[in-house]
Amino acid sequence: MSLTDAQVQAALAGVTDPHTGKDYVSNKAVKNLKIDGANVALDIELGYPAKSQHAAIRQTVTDKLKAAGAASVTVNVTQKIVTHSVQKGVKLVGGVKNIIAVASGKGGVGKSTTAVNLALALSAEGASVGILDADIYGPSQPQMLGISGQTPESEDGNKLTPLRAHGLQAMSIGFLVDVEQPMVWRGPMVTQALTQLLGETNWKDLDYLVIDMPPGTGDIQLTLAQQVPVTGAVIVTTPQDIALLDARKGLKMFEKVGIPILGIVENMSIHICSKCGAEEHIFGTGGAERMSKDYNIEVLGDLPLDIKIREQVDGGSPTVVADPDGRVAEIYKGIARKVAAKIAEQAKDHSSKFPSIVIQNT
Ligand SMILES: Nc1ncnc2c1ncn2[C@@H]1O[C@H](COP(=O)(O)OP(=O)(O)OP(=O)(O)O)[C@@H](O)[C@H]1O
Repeated sequence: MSLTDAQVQAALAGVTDPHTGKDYVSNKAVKNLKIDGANVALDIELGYPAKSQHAAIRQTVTDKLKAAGAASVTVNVTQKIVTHSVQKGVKLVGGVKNIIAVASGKGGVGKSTTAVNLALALSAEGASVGILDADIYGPSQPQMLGISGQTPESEDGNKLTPLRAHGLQAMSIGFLVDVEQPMVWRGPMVTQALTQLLGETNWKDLDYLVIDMPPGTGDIQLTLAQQVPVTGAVIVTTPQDIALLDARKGLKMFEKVGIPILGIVENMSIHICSKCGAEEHIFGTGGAERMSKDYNIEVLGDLPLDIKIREQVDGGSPTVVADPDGRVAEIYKGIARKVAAKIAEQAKDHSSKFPSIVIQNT
């Protein structure tokens, strides 16, 4: 039996992408389709990294086409990550396609831990990723990446070369200042130093740059949110934080400057007993869920309060690299795929394609 193009398209229109919720035909993910009698070959091109899911996607598409009558099916899963639009009037950063801001309403909720594991999870899923530690009050990325004490250098005498750690390009305000010295910086100095650090780092071909933002929702955070070209923001909360409404202030801040919120990560939501493995919701349940309903924002994932997360990240080897096949790494990778797929669904950036207008005096 031979298959027609219409039969193949109809079968593929019946396969829903688990991360975008759209089918592969309307998503324009089907590329290089070749039908030879009952033999079908095609590429599924994803707009986000999902290496861990490629085998499952190949299987689902193969099963669907075989059910439609294909004798043999060859599916190749590829990815194409492009630049998406940012707030109006803000210039993009060279070498960086998309910026993800990781923020929190207050300090100590696990924002930096989430930022570094999210960056590593995006990288594990096949993206080229960088991390910028903008947490001026407590730059913790050098320690979390196991590269504290190193100093970035400049190869071209102009821009700084980011340091490398676990496959990430990394830059931190902590590489440039003594973290032991208390920094009493005024707001404008902080934002100027950070925007400079962002623009004067030689980022190389990054699909995503994750920014670990300073905690809170004050003037510094607001100015940063206005000046940095952010594709989308992730808000980290704990169940107590939700009760204190700090996280809601974080949501409002990004809304105000027109940055899309990709979702909420609820950290330390369940306590897992290190002796017996029992799970307990010590701070209650459903807070993030309630907030997501009130604001129509997705809960991207819940991380347990787990001593291993703390030991691994504080020891310079965050969970996604220390225990890449474990349950917690799985949760971070799921969050990373959701974040990237949400970005892929946003409007693409066309600014570089606009012709420049030259006004000539005659
Ligand atoms: N899910 C978790 N389970 C156990 N410990 C955690 C978890 N998440 C973070 N921690 C630990 O909590 C401490 C604070 O985390 P982190 O530095 O990421 O928070 P933060 O919100 O970035 O804080 P700050 O605002 O001070 O920068 C760290 O020691 C970290 O290892």
